[in-house]
Amino acid sequence: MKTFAEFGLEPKVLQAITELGFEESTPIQSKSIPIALTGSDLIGQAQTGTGKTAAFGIPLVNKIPVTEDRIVALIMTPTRELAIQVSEEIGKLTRYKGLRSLPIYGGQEIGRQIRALKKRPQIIIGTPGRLLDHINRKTIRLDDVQTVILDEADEMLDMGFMEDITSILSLVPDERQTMLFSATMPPNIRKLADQFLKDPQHVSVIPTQVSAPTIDQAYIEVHERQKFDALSRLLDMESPELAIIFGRTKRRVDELSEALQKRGYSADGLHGDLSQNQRDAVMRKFRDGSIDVLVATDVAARGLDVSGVTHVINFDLPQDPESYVHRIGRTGRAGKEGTAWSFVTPRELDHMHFIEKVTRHKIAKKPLPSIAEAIEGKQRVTAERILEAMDGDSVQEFKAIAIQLLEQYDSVNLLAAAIKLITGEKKDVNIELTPEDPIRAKKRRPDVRTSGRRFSGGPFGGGNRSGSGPRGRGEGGGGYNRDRGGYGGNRSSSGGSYNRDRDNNRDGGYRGRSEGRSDAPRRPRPSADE
Ligand SMILES: Nc1ncnc2c1ncn2[C@@H]1O[C@H](COP(=O)(O)OP(=O)(O)OP(=O)(O)O)[C@@H](O)[C@H]1O
Ligand SMILES: [Mg+2]
Repeated sequence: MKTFAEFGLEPKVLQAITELGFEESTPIQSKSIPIALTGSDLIGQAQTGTGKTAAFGIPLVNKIPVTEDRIVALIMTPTRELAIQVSEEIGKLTRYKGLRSLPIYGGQEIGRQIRALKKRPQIIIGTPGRLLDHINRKTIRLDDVQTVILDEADEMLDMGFMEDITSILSLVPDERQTMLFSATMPPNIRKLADQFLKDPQHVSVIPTQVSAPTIDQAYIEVHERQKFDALSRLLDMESPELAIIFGRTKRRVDELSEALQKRGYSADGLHGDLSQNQRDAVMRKFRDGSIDVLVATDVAARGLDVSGVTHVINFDLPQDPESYVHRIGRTGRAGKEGTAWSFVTPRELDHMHFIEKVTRHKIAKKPLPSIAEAIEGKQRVTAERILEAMDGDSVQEFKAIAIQLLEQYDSVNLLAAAIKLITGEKKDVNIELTPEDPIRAKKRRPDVRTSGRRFSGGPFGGGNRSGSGPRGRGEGGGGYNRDRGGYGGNRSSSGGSYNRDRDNNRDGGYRGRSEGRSDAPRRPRPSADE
C-alpha cells in the first residue's frame, strides 16, 4: 500500500497526516486520492471503517489555496453527528495549512452559525435541510463552490433528502469536481450520479473474501421479554470498553438507557427526539469515555467513528441487511478488532438468516450467557483492575495496612472480600420494557431472495474488481492493517426485490406505530436534520 508521501501532497498536508498517525494509506485512499487529485469526478465505495473520510478529505484540503476566502467546498452528510465528525477530521487534516471548515446542521442556533460563517470558511460540511435554510436566507452562497462531496449518499436518499440535494446541487456551478461516497448503488444513486457527476471514475474496494474478519459476529436467540436480562449478562460477561447498543425505536432507546442506568451501568441514549445540546453532550461523554455504553437508534449507525468501540449489540435486529452492516461497522474500525452481538427472537430467525445470506457471512449462534459467566466476567474485570492498580507507586501508601491485615487473616479470604467489595453487588432492579414487535421477514420467493439481491457482481458491475486482497501490516508493526473481507462485494442494490422500508427501520415506531417518534418519518424532512 502506498505511503502518503507518494501522492505528491503539500508538505503541510503531509505533516498533518503524519500527526494523525496514519502510516500508510488504506486501499480506498490509495485508489481515490490520485484520481481526486486530478480533479476528476469520483464515485467511491468501500467497507465501514476503512478511511473514506480522509480519502476525500486529503485531496480536498490539498487543493484549496490558503488565501481563498470564499466557500469553495461543500460536503453533505446525512446526520448532524456525522457533519460534526467530518468537520473535525477535515480540521485535523488542515491543521498546518490553516483552512477553515464549518459544520452546518439542524438543531444548532442559526445565529451562531451565521456568526461563524462571517469568518469566511472555505469548507462547509452540512446536513441538507439546514444547508437549504441558509441558502434561502442567503447566508450561504454556493456560487464559488468548486468541490462537492456527498458522504453516505445512499443514506441521504433513504432519509428523503433527494429533493433537497437536487436543489442544492443545482445552485453549484457546473465547473466543479463532485465526489460521491455511497455504501450501495441503488438505482436512485445511479440516477443522482448520472445527473450531477461528469464522467465519474468508479473506485470500489471490494474484498475477495466475503466476511469481516476484524468483527467477530454472533447472535443469541432470546424471547422479547428476556432481552434485558440477556443484555445485562452479556455486558457483564464481556465487559466492553465501549459499546453501542442499537434499539429499534426512540422509546426503546429511552427505556433501555434508563434501565441500564438503574442497573448500575454507565449508559446514555441517543436519538433524534433529543435536543441538539443533549445529542452533543451524549456523544461527548461517549467519546471521552465518561459513559461506556451508548444506546442509540439507527441515527448512530452510519459513519460514526468513535475509537475504542469494542462491542456493538443489536438489542433489536435491524430491518435490513445494509443497516446491519453499518451498525456493526461502528466497531472493528481502522483494522482493530471488534465484536458484534445480535438478539434474535424466535420469530425473527428467518430474518437473521436473510441477513446472513445477503452479507454472505455465517453468523454464529451462541447460547445466552449464564449467570455464572456473567459473574465470572465481572470478577475478571475486578481482578484486571487490581492488577493494573499494582503497577507503579500508587499503592505504596496502602502497604502498611495490607501487611497488618495479612498478619492477622488468611490472604485468600482477604483478597476475596476485597474483590467482592470492588465488584459491587448487582443492583437487582426489576426492569420492564415495552415489548417491540418482531421484525417480519418479508415474503420473498426463494429464487428472488438470491437473485434479486445480486451477490456476485459488485455494485458497479465488476465482481472483485479492486484486487484489494489482504494487506500486510506495515513494517513497523504499527501500520494500518485492513485485512478484512467483508461485505462490499455483496452489497445488494436496494432496488432489488427486497423492500428496505427504511422509515420503519430507522427509528420510530415499527410498522407505523402511531407515537410519531420516528427519526426519519416520510417527507417532509427527517428530524435527524432539523
Ligand atoms: N491511513 C490510515 N491509517 C490509519 N488509520 C486511518 C487511516 N485512514 C483513516 N484512519 C482512521 O480510520 C478510522 C475510520 O475512518 P473513517 O471514519 O473515515 O471510515 P469510513 O470508511 O468513512 O467508515 P464508515 O463507512 O463507517 O463511514 C478513523 O478513526 C480514521 O482516523
Ligand atoms: Mg464514513
